[in-house]
Amino acid sequence: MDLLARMVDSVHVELREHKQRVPMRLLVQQALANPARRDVLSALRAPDGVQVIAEVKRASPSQGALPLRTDVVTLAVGYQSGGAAAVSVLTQRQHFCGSLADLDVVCPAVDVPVLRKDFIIDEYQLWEARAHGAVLVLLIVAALDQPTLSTLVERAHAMGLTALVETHDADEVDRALDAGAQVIGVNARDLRTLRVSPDRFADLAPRIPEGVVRVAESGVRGPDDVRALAAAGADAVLVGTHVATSSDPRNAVAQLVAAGRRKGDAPPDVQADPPPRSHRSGAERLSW
Ligand SMILES: O=C(O)c1ccccc1NCC(=O)[C@H](O)[C@H](O)COP(=O)(O)O
Repeated sequence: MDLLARMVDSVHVELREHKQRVPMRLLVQQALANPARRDVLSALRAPDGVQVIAEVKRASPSQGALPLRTDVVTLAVGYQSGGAAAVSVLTQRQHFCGSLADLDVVCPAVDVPVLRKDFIIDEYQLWEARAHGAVLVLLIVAALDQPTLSTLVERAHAMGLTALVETHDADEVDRALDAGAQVIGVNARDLRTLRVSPDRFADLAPRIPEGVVRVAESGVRGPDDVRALAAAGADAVLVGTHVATSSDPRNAVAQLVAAGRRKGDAPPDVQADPPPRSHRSGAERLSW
């Protein structure tokens, strides 16, 4: 069994536990109490340049436990202060040491949209994402057959979530488009071998039509990588290890944002970290 199949297997186990703990009916009630955010697309395709989706990542199959220098809320707030357009939170337990508890603390602390990054194989997990405050969800083409992929894209959009549909080759890009994806990620990392191919986005981007948001995922190690991906047509980049392990995550994000800025636009305004959103008054809260 390859790594991807093993990761999906462990998700089946977690899913069974979650379904036993919180029945679907209750979960849907919790999810509907959370307003869904609908204009995520414009946040990911802003005219000022390549947008940065910065990831809260505790561990990975390729690197084991990552040496984070701070707690996940401070990390996410730092990403936002550095100019991240969205925050990604890995919630898979066995291979990434993540959890829905991370979503629970990160979502109220930031104003930008939050992505639930997991191996989503069942509509239940979409409701979970919304119930725990995420507005974006990851759907990995390689982990889903075509009818399931199409159904999950349709269900995600119907419940007010935006699906980031992840691909790694030309066939998967075509499958993502057939399934109705509005946001397509090209992951430079092969989830079966863990090999990272830096040119993967440039190779596949021409296959993704103009109206679809193009996200380059994985392997970004600094501003030069963002400049190369900008030149290849990325609307956004998803960056984990580089920012999560930085001694100054806010500045690491700010440098990536600056590298992705279109010529003629002002440099990013890097501010001091605001208090987590849950600690701010109602009037100070924005409306994600
Ligand atoms: O990160 C891994 O080793 C990994 C292995 C197998 C499946 C998924 C994996 N990571 C999930 C991600 O998609 C990345 O966390 C994300 O794209 C950021 O990647 P990076 O900037 O290279 O940390």
